Amino acid sequence: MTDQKQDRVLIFDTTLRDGEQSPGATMTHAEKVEIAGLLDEMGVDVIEAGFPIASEGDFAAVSEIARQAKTAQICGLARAQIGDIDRCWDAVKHARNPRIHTFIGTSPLHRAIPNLTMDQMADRIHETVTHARNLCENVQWSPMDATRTEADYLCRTVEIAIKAGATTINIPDTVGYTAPRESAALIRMLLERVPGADEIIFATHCHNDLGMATANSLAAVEAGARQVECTINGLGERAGNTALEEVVMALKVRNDIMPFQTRVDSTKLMNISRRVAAVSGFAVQFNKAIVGKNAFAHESGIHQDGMLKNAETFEIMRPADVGLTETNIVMGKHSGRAALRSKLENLGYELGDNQLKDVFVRFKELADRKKEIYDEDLIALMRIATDPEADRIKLKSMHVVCGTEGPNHARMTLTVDGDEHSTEQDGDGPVDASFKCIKAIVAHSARLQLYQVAAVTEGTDAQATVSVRLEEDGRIVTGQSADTDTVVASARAYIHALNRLLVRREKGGTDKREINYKDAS
Ligand SMILES: CC(=O)SCCNC(=O)CCNC(=O)[C@H](O)C(C)(C)COP(=O)(O)OP(=O)(O)OC[C@H]1O[C@@H](n2cnc3c(N)ncnc32)[C@H](O)[C@@H]1OP(=O)(O)O
Ligand SMILES: CC(C)C(=O)C(=O)O
Ligand SMILES: [Mg+2]
Repeated sequence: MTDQKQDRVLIFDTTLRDGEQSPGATMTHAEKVEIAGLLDEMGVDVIEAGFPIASEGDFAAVSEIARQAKTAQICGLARAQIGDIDRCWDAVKHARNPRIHTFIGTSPLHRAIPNLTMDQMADRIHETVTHARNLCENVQWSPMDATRTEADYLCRTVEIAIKAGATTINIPDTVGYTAPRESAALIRMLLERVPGADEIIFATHCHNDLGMATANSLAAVEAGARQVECTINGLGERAGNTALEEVVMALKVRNDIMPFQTRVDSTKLMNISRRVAAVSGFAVQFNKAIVGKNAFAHESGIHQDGMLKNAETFEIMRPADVGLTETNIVMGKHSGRAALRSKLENLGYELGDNQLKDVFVRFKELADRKKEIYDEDLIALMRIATDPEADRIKLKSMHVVCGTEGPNHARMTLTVDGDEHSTEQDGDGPVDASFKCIKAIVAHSARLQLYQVAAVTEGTDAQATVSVRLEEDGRIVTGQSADTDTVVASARAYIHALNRLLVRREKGGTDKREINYKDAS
C-alpha cells in the first residue's frame, strides 16, 4: 500500500523552480542554497531545486542543494528530452534521495507547440519516462495543462507514464483554470480509470490565476492526491502557485474535516516567508493569509476587547503556531549586543562574534535615525550586511537637492576598489540625479529593468526597501537596500546590483579591470 491510501500528505516545495520563474524573482546561488536549507529543516518532503538544463547557474545550485540536503528528497525539472533528463540526473544524483521530474504539455493547445500527434507524444512519454527511471528510482511525470487535456488522453498518457516507471504522477493546473470540484473529480477519475493508479502517488500542482490554488489543492487531497506542490508565499508565475503555508495550516487547523498530516514544522513558516520575501524581492501583501503582517493584527476596538478576554474570539490559530513570538524585546538605540544577538537568533541568524560586531555598528546607525527597530528592519539590515557580493563599489556620501524649484541635483562620492571618486549631476528627480552620479563614476551599459520601492515598517521614519534590477548582455541582477531615506536606499540598491553585475562578469571570464570608472566631476 502506498502513502496515497493513508493520511500522510507529502509537501513538495517548488519555490526554487516554479517560484523563481516569477518575473524578477531570480535568486543567487547562495540564496537558493540558504532557502533549500530552511525548507529541509522545516520538514518539506521534496524540494524542487531548479531546472538543471536551463543554465550553468541552475545546474550548480541544484547540485549543491542535492549535496547538502539532509532529509528532503531533491528534485530537478526536465523537459521530455533525453538531454534534459541526463542533465537533471547529473545534478540531483548527489542527493541521498534524488528525484527526476519530467513533463510535457498534453492539452490540445500544448500538443500543438512541439507539433506532435497524440501517438507521437505517447511514444515520447514512454521513451523519456523509461530513460529517467533507468537513471533514478524516483521519477515524477507531469502532463502539463492536465486540467485542459481531454479526459481519455489524460488517462492514456498517465497509464503510459506509470507503466514506464513513474512513481509520482503530478496533475498540474498550469494556468489556474480549474475549480475545486473539478480538481477533486479529476483525481477521482484518474484513480478509478487508470490501471496501476493505486501503486503510485498522485500530486496536485495548482496556479492561482483565479485565486483558487489552495482550495483546488485541498480538494485534490480529499479526492486522493497525496502530494501537494506549492511555494513559500505562493511565489510563482503570474498570480503564483499554491502557498505552502496555507496548505500546511489549513490541514492543521481544519484537521477535523481534513484528517491529513504533513511533516512540516509550522513554527518555522514566518521565518522562511520573510527570508523568501527578502531574497526574491517580492514583499508579502499585508493581508496575506498566515504570513501577512496583518494576519494576526487587531486594530478595531471590538476585536481588541474580544482578544483581551479570549484570543480564540478572533483568532483561529495561535501566532506561535506559525512562528510569531510576542515581541518581548523592543529593539532601539538603547539595545546592546546581547539583545541584538538574541533577536537575530530568533529570526534564524547565527552570527559569529566578528559578524555581530559589524552588524551591531549598522544597527546603531539605523537606531540613531529610527525610534523602533522592527523584525523586518533587522532582516533588511542582515540581508545587506551579509551579502558577500556587495563589496567593490561603496557609497561614501551623497547629498541631494530636490523639491518644486528644480533642478534636482545630486552630489556623490563612491569608493571603487578602495579609491574615492566624486561627481555631481542634475536629474529628473532626486533618484534620477543619484543614478546619473553612479553611472558617471562607474560607466556601464546595464539597462535598468525594474525600480521598486516598498516600506518595510510603518511611520514616516519607516525604512524603505528598494529593489533595482539591471540587465547587461543577458545577465540579470537584482540589488536591494533599505534605509529611512528613500533616495539613499535607491542609490545603495543600484550600487548593490552593480556589485553583483561585476561578480557575474568576473564569473563569466571577463577581466576584472574591465570595470570602467572615472571622476566625472
Ligand atoms: C509550466 C512550466 O512551468 S514549464 C517550465 C518553464 N520554465 C522554463 O522555461 C525555465 C527554464 N527554461 C529555459 O531556460 C529555456 O527555455 C530552455 C533552456 C529549457 C530551452 O531553451 P531554448 O532551447 O532556447 O528553447 P526555447 O525556450 O526558446 O523554447 C522551448 C523549446 O522547448 C520545447 N519544449 C517545451 N516544453 C517541452 C517539454 N515539456 N518537452 C519537450 N520539449 C519541450 C519547445 O517546443 C521549444 O522547442 P523548439 O526550440 O524546438 O521550438
Ligand atoms: C512543469 C509543470 C509541473 C508546471 O510547473 C505547471 O504545469 O505549472
Ligand atoms: Mg507550475
